[in-house]
Amino acid sequence: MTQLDALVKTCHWIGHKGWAPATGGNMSVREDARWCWLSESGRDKGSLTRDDFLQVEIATGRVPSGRKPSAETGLHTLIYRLFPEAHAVLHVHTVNATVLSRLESAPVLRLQGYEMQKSLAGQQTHLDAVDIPLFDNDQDIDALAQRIAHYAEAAPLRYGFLLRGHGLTCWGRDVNEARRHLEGLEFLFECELRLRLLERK
Ligand SMILES: CSCCC(=O)C(=O)COP(=O)(O)O
Ligand SMILES: [Zn+2]
Repeated sequence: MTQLDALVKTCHWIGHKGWAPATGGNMSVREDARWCWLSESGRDKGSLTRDDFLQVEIATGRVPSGRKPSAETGLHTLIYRLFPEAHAVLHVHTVNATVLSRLESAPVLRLQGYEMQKSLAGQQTHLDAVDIPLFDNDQDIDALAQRIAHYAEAAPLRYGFLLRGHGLTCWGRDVNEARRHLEGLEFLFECELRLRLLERK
């Protein structure tokens, strides 16, 4: 199965989970150092086919087909530029990511004490802390991408980031790893959210 076929399957799975409601979310795979394939803007991401992915130049955002790729193209291409090892990017609008990102006012969401942290590449123990950066949402994607790039110059950016009141963007070395990171992070967000609600006085 090609990476694009694996991505299409993953999009259907995301749709089934209810993680891309009402055309929310966008997904991509890297083709090579120069190109990636990105979901077309405004589509129902749970029922995408191969034809709904547009070739986009990573350095420039140029789209040879002339069709309109995701409104968040600039975030996907930023990830491919920052991380040459990243080969798949998944952006979802889950309820847990949306609510938790509004509850947490700190610049990072710290995950610690969960066995499921080991779903994230390289994590060996629940004792370590995994920091997922949080960025304020912005309709200006170029400005948002600049803020994320600036953050990444000074602090580690691994697995993914949250956009406040918006959702999660995560990636991996291939579609399978990006999907595992998505499922793992989403599980961890739900645990964290439930814990915070239970601990509220
Ligand atoms: C109702 S979805 C709002 C836009 C968004 O955040 C998103 O993820 C989908 O945008 P796209 O252009 O990729 O369809
Ligand atoms: Zn979005």
